[in-house]
Amino acid sequence: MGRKFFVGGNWKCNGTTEEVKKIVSTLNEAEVPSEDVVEVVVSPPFVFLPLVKSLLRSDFNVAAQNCWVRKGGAYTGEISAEMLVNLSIPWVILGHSERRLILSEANEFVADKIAYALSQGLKVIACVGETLEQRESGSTVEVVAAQTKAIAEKVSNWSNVVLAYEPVWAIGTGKVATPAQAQEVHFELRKWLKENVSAEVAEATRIIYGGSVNGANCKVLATQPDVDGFLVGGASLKAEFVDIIKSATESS
Ligand SMILES: O=C(CO)COP(=O)(O)O
Repeated sequence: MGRKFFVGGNWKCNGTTEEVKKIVSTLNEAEVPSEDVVEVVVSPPFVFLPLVKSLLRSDFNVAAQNCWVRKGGAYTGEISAEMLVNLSIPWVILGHSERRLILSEANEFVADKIAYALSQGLKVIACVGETLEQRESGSTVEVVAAQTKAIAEKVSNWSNVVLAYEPVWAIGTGKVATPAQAQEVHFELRKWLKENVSAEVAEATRIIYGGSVNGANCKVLATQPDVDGFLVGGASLKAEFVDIIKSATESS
């Protein structure tokens, strides 16, 4: 069976209660391909998770944007994986570049978070991606391979992992990777998984693209053979997110 197309909406640190309700009602009214064709997961800030979960249509799911690296306890300001499980939040985004770069989350720390979240039964959207400087110096594949290797050293079961390739230079910049650029890195990531994890994991793991995806550029990106969906930032707060979900039907 092929890999089911996956569209995630990362709302980042945005929204008021009113705005959140409006986005959810737009999603609830949208006509999109069935959940056999596309898996849709939206990721509001922690404080809105219960509200979104209670209002959102049942064929879409929710994700947290982060969680603590170990069991909860005396970690002021953190949210544990156990709490997400307790609230029936099925997914969590880990290793987003905004956390790696602004909050200095290292490869190993991200990998520990991923392993712990999986051990608690959460599904993980694990993010990797290079900076502009790294791309320009020709080290893109080396950087994303090192980020993936750190994960593979701590994770043996990949069935609840979606890998998100998000080049930092494309995030929030309007500079989307070309379909060929995205395909090339996704191909390399899948090859890395095949050579270092297993052929089965490489074949089954969804590798999604993030970075300035919008209603206009999603269709051609979706046709790339190793692009299995998207992680969308800015456009996930707008009605065009529905068009991005619909691009699942372009997938080859
Ligand atoms: O970081 C992203 C999703 O996690 C991408 O953000 P933009 O779609 O706003 O570029």
